[in-house]
Amino acid sequence: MNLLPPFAAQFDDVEVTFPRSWAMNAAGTAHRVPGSTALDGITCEFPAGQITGLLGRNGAGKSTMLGLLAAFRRPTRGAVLVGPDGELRDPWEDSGLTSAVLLVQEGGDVLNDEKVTATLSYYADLRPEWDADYAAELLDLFEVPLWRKPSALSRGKRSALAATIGLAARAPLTIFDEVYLGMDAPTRFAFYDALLADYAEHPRTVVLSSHLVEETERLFEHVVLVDRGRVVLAEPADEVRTRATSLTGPTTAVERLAAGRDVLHRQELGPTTRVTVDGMVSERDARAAAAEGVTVGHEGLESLFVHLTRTSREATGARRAEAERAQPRKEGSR
Ligand SMILES: Nc1ncnc2c1ncn2[C@@H]1O[C@H](COP(=O)(O)OP(=O)(O)OP(=O)(O)O)[C@@H](O)[C@H]1O
Repeated sequence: MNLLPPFAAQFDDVEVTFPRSWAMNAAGTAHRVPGSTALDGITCEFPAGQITGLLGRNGAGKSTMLGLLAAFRRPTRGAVLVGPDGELRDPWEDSGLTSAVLLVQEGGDVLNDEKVTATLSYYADLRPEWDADYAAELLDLFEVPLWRKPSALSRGKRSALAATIGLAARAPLTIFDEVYLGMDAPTRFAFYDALLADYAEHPRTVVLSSHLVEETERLFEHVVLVDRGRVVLAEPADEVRTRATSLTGPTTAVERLAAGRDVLHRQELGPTTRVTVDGMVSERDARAAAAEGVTVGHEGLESLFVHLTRTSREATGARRAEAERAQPRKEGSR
């Protein structure tokens, strides 16, 4: 039984800029580091009692957003609000709120030079909803030796320890910032399964940042996609999942159906073509497609993620490749 209800969180036109600063290069000479804008007017919500996937490419602004949720930093402009539904407030220097928020990063916040058991005791004292038996069960599952110091664990085992802390603390707002880094595939999937099972038993709000979209998408009920400091998409996951549609079948029929739509991806296998388009296909079009031997399906989040976050240079490259693919067909059809 959780002591506090799941928290919600909200960003309202949030900007985070980093001022110009000085840094030393390898030769020991000071040089000026230009300022940058990490978040450029972010407005979105993290619904209470749901698992939200915070997706974005490297440098998109995910960690900066998560640092704001945990009150590790303040926005340069705008408002960040956290708390139970209907009672959202600024978490900055509000220990009543921040003690109910847990941000877990790769490697975790651990006592590096004492045995793992010391870190477990630390969290047992700090976190009112800590489940010691569950923590022990998870560490056994992930084969993390309790008598080792975290500093002597492999990268993947350190991540497994961090994931264990995040799960066993059962914080009303639990944030995983790419905590799976370094874990091998079986450990990552064991973590995802444990997260889903424990979340079902102990409802809370979870935000999980990731760029491993394909393998994490099944976890999400809500998705926030950020790109270069801006929100590209913030929607219930079910709606996002049905946005990218695949059309597979005879090339001419597929091309006719895809005409005028935003094509995310194209693959040709002899006389058969498969294209992925952004958007749904109406029932009427799907029936017409079926009559021409075209199968209509839904793509996962990954296609949408790749398409919506592609840089203009990458998009130009993709268009050029597509044009080159189309060229021999045109010549051959003359
Ligand atoms: N302390 C800082 N000083 C200056 N710029 C920073 C600082 N922290 C982050 N940034 C910049 O802010 C932007 C967003 O960084 P952030 O770490 O939030 O991205 P991210 O989406 O978490 O990336 P990744 O997936 O690579 O971890 C990047 O351009 C980064 O260089």
